[in-house]
Amino acid sequence: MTFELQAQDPGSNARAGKVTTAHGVIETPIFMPVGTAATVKAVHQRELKEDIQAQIILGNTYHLYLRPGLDILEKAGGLHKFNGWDKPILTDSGGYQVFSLSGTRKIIEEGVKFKSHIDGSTHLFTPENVMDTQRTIGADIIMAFDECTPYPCEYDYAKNSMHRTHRWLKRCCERFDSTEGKYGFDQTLFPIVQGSTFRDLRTQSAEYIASMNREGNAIGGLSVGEPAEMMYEMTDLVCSILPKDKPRYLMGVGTPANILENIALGVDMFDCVLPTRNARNGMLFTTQGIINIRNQRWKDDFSPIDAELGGYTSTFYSKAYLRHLIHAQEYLAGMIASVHNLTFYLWLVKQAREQIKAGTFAAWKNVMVEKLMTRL
Ligand SMILES: CNc1nc2cc(C(N)=O)ccc2[nH]1
Repeated sequence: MTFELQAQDPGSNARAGKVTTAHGVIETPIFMPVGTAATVKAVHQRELKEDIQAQIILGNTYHLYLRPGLDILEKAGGLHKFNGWDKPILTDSGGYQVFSLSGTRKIIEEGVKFKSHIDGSTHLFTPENVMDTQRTIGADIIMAFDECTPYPCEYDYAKNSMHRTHRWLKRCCERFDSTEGKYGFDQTLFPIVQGSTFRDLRTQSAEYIASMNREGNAIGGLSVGEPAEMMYEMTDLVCSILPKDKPRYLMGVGTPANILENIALGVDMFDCVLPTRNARNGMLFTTQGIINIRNQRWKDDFSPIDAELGGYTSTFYSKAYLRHLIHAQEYLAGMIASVHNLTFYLWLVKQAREQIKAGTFAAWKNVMVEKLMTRL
């Protein structure tokens, strides 16, 4: 995997770049739709590629390991073959899901013991076996095994957890660097900066992660309930330490405003379930602001969902029709709203990239953030 820095905004730390992987090129800043269990929920691969113009999607190691399981994924020739997505894929390591999904879990030096949220069976994730698992899934970019500390978090817990995450990272690198991809293409491992909301720990973690000299770096432990200002302060600090010539991935972020603010701080890659999860309950992000389509006011508004955004789904269907589908709990509701929201997210980061290349991002961002927060 390579990263080419293509432009830097004169009025901020925003940059435009190009990540090249075995399954194709990613133009940054980029938003990565979350494809949890081998699918971006309710969205066809064709829609992802042609309508949404997604360039890379996520898979979750925790979910894929439990279902369909590694034997099926290996027999299929990896996740790309299994779900038919032939562009880049990034998988997280499962650490976050174990903490957020599994009822019971126990952290030990070896790794994390947990019970499946599906059938209650007991499992142990270790740095070594999640590397092997991600080798089998076959994602182009795989994430180190880490602990995403909760918010708020005691200083001593955050410190001890960070040091354990650093020890786990060393084990991930040793395992990853001594194994090969299973399907004939290269994969790359990103380490993850932790340290919760403590400046000294974040500095220590960013310096350690940078010293590993991997092909890209991730910022974890944020978007876990901390105030946005705290997220921005930690991201700003970490981006000032991580090398400029490597892509920076801020995990689990975020709202459109969060994304633009973090692009200004120097982040290149984002993922979040917000566009698809909120779509299913009728919250639409549009070029004019935020719409809760369930609201009475859209009952007889036959204008397109978002005429400015373009694309089949956002212009062919009306607000009134989508409101009806949502209230009727029709499958098509989630499908239309998900494609629309993802089209908006990819449109937004593409606009940001163009503004950065034109050198006008900083001023544009401030206007856009205001507009995006408007509730219609
Ligand atoms: C939705 N927020 C979020 N924060 C995250 C942090 C991590 C992490 N590994 O620290 C992973 C996924 C995350 N998702």
